[in-house]
Amino acid sequence: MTVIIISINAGSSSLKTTLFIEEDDAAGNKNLRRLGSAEISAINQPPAKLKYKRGSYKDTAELGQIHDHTGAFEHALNAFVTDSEIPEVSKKEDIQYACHRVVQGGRFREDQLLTKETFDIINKLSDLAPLHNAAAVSLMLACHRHLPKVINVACFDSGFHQTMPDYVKSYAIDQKIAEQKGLRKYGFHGLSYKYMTRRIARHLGKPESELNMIALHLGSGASACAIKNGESIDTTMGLTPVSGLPGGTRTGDIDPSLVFHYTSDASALSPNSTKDLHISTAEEILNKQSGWKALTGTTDFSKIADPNAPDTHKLAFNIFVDRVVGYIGNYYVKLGGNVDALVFAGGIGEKSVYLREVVTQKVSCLGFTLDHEKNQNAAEGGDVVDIGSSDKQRTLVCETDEDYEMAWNTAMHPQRATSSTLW
Ligand SMILES: Nc1ncnc2c1ncn2[C@@H]1O[C@H](COP(=O)(O)OP(=O)(O)O)[C@@H](O)[C@H]1O
Ligand SMILES: CC(=O)OP(=O)(O)O
Ligand SMILES: [Mg+2]
Repeated sequence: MTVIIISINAGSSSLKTTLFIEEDDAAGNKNLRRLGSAEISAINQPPAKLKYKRGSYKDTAELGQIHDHTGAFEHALNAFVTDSEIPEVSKKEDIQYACHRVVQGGRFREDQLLTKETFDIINKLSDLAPLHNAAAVSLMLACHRHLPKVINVACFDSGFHQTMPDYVKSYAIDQKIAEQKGLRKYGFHGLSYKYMTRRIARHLGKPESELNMIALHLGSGASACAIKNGESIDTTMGLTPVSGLPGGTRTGDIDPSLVFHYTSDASALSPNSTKDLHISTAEEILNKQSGWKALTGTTDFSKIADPNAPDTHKLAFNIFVDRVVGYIGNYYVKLGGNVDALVFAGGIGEKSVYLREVVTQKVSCLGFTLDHEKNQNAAEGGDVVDIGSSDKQRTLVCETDEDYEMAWNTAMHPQRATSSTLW
């Protein structure tokens, strides 16, 4: 039987969806082949923009009529179903599984088949992550409406970090209140780190359980992770994705008191709140009105990572490099200096030759190396590329893939044959 999986990856202002088909290779091993993908960005700042890909075919369009994640999902689904070059999916009923990226998964470690009970738990977690989980919840409801027979799987970005020790997960606050309200470090980008761990272990010819690395997922949301024996022992994001490294519109680490000096309305509801989604003015400032956008006026890091950029952009670049190398040093110590690889991933990590050059130069005192030609040509190299000149402590670029990770976990899910509709 043909198995079709759709990966649904809701960002705070974008939606990425990818269709995969499960196949067996010549040796009888399970394989996933990408049939097509649709990425809709700027959902909250119309007109939304579509990038559609199928094999070597690419299309872009402006979608003036789309204002929310549900509308974006309906558009993507319709594009796949009506694309005659994807004959495997000619009607919605051809899709058997939908996997959803859920940023804040609370106590969940492993991916879950979605039932009414798990849906309610994820919905409640929206209080802790209003900017991320609410979109995922709306897309689960959209799947329930448009693909009622599909088996839904929730894939948690926080799950990979459950292995962090208690003293890393805990903040120095009253532990009774912390326990009551779930106030601790969760960490995110876990789907990406899980994917990288598997891919890098294979690349280095090591079992995952022996792999030690410092991984950098540098996208419009950016984080770093210390991975020891294949497991997360620390990461830079915390209770929410705002802490750690700065991002396109996020502050990253700041003195927590700063926001009360920045505005006298910190706890007032932001005008962007809705009946179901409550965002404070403080959350709005820290998550949406800061980062590269506040410093430079653009969230396009290719304009910032440029040696000839204006001074405002240089300040943003230097802030980013400073925080990134600070965490590399921190994690090098936490790994006891036993590091197989420093790995660059995410839109910035994979594409910015200049950022990799400056960061690697600054951490060369820890033994990391860079071959300038390999760094320059990394984009042509495939999904994991060596850009260093040392065999002992490698410098790598990894093309990470959260959508594949979700579909792979769904393909391998032990209970996925169980019939499970939402309700
Ligand atoms: N050539 C480039 N140089 C530097 N940054 C880039 C380049 N191309 C894309 N980026 C940046 O990558 C980021 C998006 O990364 P990505 O991982 O795709 O994002 P998201 O967090 O939305 O999943 C944006 O900040 C974008 O400006
Ligand atoms: C967790 C997170 O910050 O995700 P993204 O980088 O997709 O915004
Ligand atoms: Mg991302």
